[in-house]
This record gives sequence, structure tokens and C-alpha cells, in this order.
Amino acid sequence: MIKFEGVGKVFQSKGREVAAVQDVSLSIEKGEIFGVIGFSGAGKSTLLRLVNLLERPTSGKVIVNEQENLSLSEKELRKMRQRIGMIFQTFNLFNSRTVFGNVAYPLKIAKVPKQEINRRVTELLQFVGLADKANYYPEQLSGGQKQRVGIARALATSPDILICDEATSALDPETTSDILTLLKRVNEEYNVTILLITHEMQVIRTICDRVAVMENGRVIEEGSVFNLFTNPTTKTTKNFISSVLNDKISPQLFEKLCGNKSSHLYRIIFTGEETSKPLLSNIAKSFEVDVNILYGNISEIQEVLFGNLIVELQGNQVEIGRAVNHLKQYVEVQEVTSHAS
Ligand SMILES: Nc1ncnc2c1ncn2[C@@H]1O[C@H](COP(=O)(O)OP(=O)(O)OP(=O)(O)O)[C@@H](O)[C@H]1O
Repeated sequence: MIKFEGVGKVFQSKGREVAAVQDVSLSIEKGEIFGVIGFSGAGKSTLLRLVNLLERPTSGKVIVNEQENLSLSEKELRKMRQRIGMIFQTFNLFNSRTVFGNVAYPLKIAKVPKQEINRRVTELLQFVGLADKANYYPEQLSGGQKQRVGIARALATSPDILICDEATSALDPETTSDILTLLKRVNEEYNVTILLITHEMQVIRTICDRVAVMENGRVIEEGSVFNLFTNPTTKTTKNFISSVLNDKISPQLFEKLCGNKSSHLYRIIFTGEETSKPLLSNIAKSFEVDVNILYGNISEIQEVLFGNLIVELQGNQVEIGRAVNHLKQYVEVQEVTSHAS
């Protein structure tokens, strides 16, 4: 549905070249919710703006609905933009227009008959839960309500793609959760493919099917949200995951435990069925080791359970080695060698 093929974007800024996006290849399939996460300056906004040609790539191709966007005529480009809705962190509503007027605007531009505009806007305001606010002005609305108007407006021309530029970053956690639920409904009920960018792992975890991690203009890791959470390979991804799983022990506790020579720390990662097996009580019974759970967390990611434990094993080296080898038959086990690992 959206394909980036070796895409790059270089800006000329004050006599300097800034490579905002470098050699990005990604494929976003019809019907999925695809997230791009990265720190500030990673190149996310630029990547997003290449989709509807708000920015032009300096290398590579961006293909939307099988058409390379650079090859489109002005008229075709206008048509393509109607198929791509967009929502923003700062909502970008017209303050001088009512809620109804904001949602009706793209339909007026597209010269849709008045009666049809009334029908469509009424339907969309119902869908986003603002049917009773049609005559309000943006300044009379909360942030979450403004974003609902933004979503209704983006859906007005019945797009098949919705691109979301940090759509929840200005909202509190509860409102963020409501907006993400609404975006999930947009995806399911209107069959809209969603491409979103964010710096919040919680957003990715809550609604995305797949995710790409960006750093310095490049995609450094990509995959299903579940795989990324359970098997991150880069430090940046691990840091993003820690921000939602809180899966590190404190430096103080780590120092204290490392003073004890007969004690070894391990991180145990288990998924799906393994979460219900009594593996730790089994090793305590079968080997001469004591097991002490220091940190435990079981999360649900894409409807599969994912457990993350840090345990202290006490005993002699040989018995600990045997216990760890036994565990490794069922789950992933990593020795924790620093408070950050
Ligand atoms: N119009 C521009 N002219 C020059 N440099 C730009 C322009 N737009 C973006 N950049 C630079 O490109 C890089 C990537 O910026 P971009 O806004 O895409 O990152 P981002 O990941 O979306 O960050 P943020 O979340 O802070 O917006 C940054 O170094 C930025 O300064």
C-alpha cells in the first residue's frame, strides 16, 4: 500500500546538507497499523511527509497504491491527497470555523453537493462522539475533542490511508488512550491503513501491528510489535521498551547483590504458554539452588503474554549452571552483568 524504496531526503540548510532520511526501505501493507518510533530529530516527520509529497524525496521512490508519487501530475496528486488523511500533534483546526465547518471543509474543496456534505459530516461526528458539539468552535473544546475533530476531518473524503504525526503527544495519558481506541476503530470499521509516528512506546504497544525504529535518518530495526518487544536487538529499541516495561533493577540494588559471590542474576524472558509453567519452582526442587525473584512483569502484547523476570540464583557454580541450562530448554535466559542490562 505504501512502499519506501531506498528513500533519502537531504535538506540544504544554511549552506550545510542535513540528511534527514537515509536509504529507508519499508513496506506498509493494506489494513495494518504501522508505527515509526524514534527520538527527536530521527527523521520521522520527514519520512511521513514524503508519503503525500509535502516533502519530495532526493533519492529513491515512494510508492502509494502502486503509483510512484513523483510521477503524478498536479491533478493526480490532488486526487491522491484526498485518499490520504492526515492528523497532527497540534490538531491544525480552523479556529474561525465550527466543528461542523472544520469537518465539512475538505468536502467543500472537493465540490461535494451540500446534502451529501451534511450527511457525511453528521455520520463522522457521530462516529467520533461529537454529535452534540457540531456548532462549537475549537476554542470551546478540550485537546482530546479537538483531535476527534481532526480525525473526523481527515476521514471526510473517505481516505484509505491515515497518517498521524504525533497525534497523541499533546494529550494526557487517559485522553491518549481514548484517541488510540478511536484510531483502532478507524482502522477496523472504515478499513483505513494507518501510518503513525511517535516517540512513545506505549502508543506502539497499544495499537500498532508492526513498527520501525528510526535513528539518524535510518531504520535501525523493524518487525512485528511482539517480536520487537520480546527480541530487541539495538540499544535504542531496548531503551524505548524499558520506558514502558520498567524492566531494569536499580544501580544500588545491583551493587548490593553483586557483593555476594554465590549470587548470580539472570533475566528470564518467557512468552505465550511458558508464562503458565512453574519453571522456577521446578529448578528449586530439582537443583541445589535458591531462587529469589527481584523483579517481575507480565505484559500483554498483541494479545500474547510476555513475561520478564530478574531472578537471583544462589548456590554453587555447578548447580547454578545446571539450573540455567535446564531453564534454557524452555525460555530465554540472559545473565545480568550490569544494572543496565
Ligand atoms: N525543512 C528543513 N530544513 C532543514 N533541516 C530540516 C528540515 N526539516 C527537518 N530538518 C532536519 O532533519 C532532521 C530530521 O527532522 P524530523 O523533523 O524529520 O525528525 P523527527 O524525528 O520528526 O523529530 P521531531 O519529533 O523533533 O519532529 C533534523 O535534523 C531536522 O533538523
